[in-house]
Amino acid sequence: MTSPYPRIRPTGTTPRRVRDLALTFGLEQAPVTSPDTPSAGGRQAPADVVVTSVASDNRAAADGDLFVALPGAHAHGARFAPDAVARGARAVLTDAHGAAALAAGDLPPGVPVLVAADPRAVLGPVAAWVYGEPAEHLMTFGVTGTNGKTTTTYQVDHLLRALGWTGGLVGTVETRAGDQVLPSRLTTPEAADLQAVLAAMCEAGVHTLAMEVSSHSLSMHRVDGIEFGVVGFTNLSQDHLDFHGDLQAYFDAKASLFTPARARRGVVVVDDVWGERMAAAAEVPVATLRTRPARADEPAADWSVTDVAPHGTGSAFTLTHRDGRSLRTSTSLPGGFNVANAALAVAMVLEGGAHLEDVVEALESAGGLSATVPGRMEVVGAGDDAGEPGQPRVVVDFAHNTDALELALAALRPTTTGRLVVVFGATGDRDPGKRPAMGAAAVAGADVVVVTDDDPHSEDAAAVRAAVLDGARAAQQVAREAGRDVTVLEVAPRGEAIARAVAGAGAADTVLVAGRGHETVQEVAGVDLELDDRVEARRALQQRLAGGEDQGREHQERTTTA
Ligand SMILES: CC(=O)N[C@H]1[C@@H](OP(=O)(O)OP(=O)(O)OC[C@H]2O[C@@H](n3ccc(=O)[nH]c3=O)[C@H](O)[C@@H]2O)O[C@H](CO)[C@@H](O)[C@@H]1O[C@H](C)C(=O)N[C@@H](C)C(=O)N[C@H](CCC(=O)O)C(=O)O
Ligand SMILES: Nc1ncnc2c1ncn2[C@@H]1O[C@H](COP(=O)(O)OP(=O)(O)OP(=O)(O)O)[C@@H](O)[C@H]1O
Repeated sequence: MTSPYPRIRPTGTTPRRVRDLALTFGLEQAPVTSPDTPSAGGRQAPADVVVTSVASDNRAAADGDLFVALPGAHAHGARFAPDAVARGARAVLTDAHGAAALAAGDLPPGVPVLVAADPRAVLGPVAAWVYGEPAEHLMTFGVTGTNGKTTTTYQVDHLLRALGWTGGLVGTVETRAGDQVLPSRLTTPEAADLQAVLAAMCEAGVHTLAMEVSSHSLSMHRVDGIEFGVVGFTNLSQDHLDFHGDLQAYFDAKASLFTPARARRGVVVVDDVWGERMAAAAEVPVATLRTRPARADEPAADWSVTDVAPHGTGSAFTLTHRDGRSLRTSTSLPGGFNVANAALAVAMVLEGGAHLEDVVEALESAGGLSATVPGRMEVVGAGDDAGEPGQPRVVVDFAHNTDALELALAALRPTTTGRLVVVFGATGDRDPGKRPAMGAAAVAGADVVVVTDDDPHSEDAAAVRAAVLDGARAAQQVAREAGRDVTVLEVAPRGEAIARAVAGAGAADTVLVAGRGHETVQEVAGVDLELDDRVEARRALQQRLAGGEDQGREHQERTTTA
């Protein structure tokens, strides 16, 4: 990867006339008011200009682009238009402010500037048009919800591949388009990048798309221009309120995925009240899915999960439709929530039109839903194999909100014969309300709580830890009164916290390193530091092995009584 702003793009595209673009989307051409070119005649008529691709960030601009200059919270993209043009952009689309800024003659006269009232709102459809509506050539599956998007998306992709399709994937961890694989910057890319990825998928012979759709992306029009074949909703809990304001607005953003402009049909997990509301609010046909026993006052769901039983590292379960279709399969990932993710994935593929017999056969040959999801309940070993004798089980998970932390701990408790240790922190510059709640959740679910740093971003890391510790210490007191002794430690930096927790754990213990999952960069005071929890955990396990098996337990006992 050489570019600082790498993108997946198609290699061959059809030139589109800017004039046709303007006509199709009803866009005006900005008058030219540069002192050197006082009349519109100074700028080339759009009829002569063609574009083959779209960019909304100058750092990603390339020859033949339409550069879409968006107003943002930090800058107006118009500021970067001259650089985008220097990199090969042939035309600019922006709003009236952007056009006014560019009227000063910053662009060569041959570059047409088109104006839209809200360029973000047209970017998706415009990019889809330029790239030849690639989503229409793919079977598209979109997953939204607070937790479980990445995991469910991987399971959908896994099942589609087991069915013989060539799968493409877009999400928090990575983007996969044929042989091209790129780590992700955003969960759901900006529309210009997304449409380019879809076009590259079509070019690479990809048949299916499994994709995460974040609430930010829905509010910011990133998936406009895509009508998903099937969309899925996992769950909703407090998160991202710094962006959405309140839970209702957060819910409304997610609900907009279940409308005819964005999807043809959906599957909604109705385990919680938000799922029921989503099913009621949906403006497209949805099938409901319940993954826990129904209460007496609840109507039967379309799809139900029953007979959940331990199976290897995960669970086996039966998925049944009210019409009688039924299958039994398994997920290798631990925890009840992973049964929900797996069942949602299977139901989405079935609602997409796959035949039950084919799905049963595919799941049997694939050994169930056994996709490994990077940094999601990922068991890390000192070597290639996880779970060496004499070593604690170390699990790296992306749980970074209260609900996810509670569930991750609950998922690991039944298979932990010793103590459950958790290492985690809260993110700086994000929803401060969840910090004490996460501290309390950790104490409620674990025996040893090691509070450390997540991504402090621009905040004082010690102050973020202090807010988490407030919640943890209050809960510790409550636990003590109830006769449960929980150890609470503060250890920073994060690498040291992981090392201490692993060194201090006994062979029967589980150490959950929560919050950062697959991430490899930690932002501290505006500086990006390399940090991969899986690498730190592996190193700590190797050090334990080198230092002898009993060293950990002794160390933990010393720490615990300190
Ligand atoms: C709130 C939010 O999502 N903001 C995104 C938005 O920022 P913005 O509108 O304020 O844009 P800006 O930074 O002012 O820049 C304005 C325009 O100038 C362009 N620009 C800017 C700088 C430059 O050097 N060159 C350039 O061309 C930008 O690409 C943009 O088009 O557009 C930017 C350009 O794409 C994004 O980087 C930025 O993501 C921010 C940094 C971000 O972190 N977003 C997160 C919260 C997000 O979207 N997360 C969700 C997942 C959440 C979850 O479920 O966990 C996601 O889908 O990733
Ligand atoms: N269905 C679920 N319900 C609750 N928690 C879940 C569920 N699935 C996963 N989790 C927990 O949430 C964490 C994040 O999971 P995952 O990455 O699949 O979700 P996500 O929605 O993609 O998250 P994000 O939007 O933050 O990237 C996991 O590490 C796990 O602890």
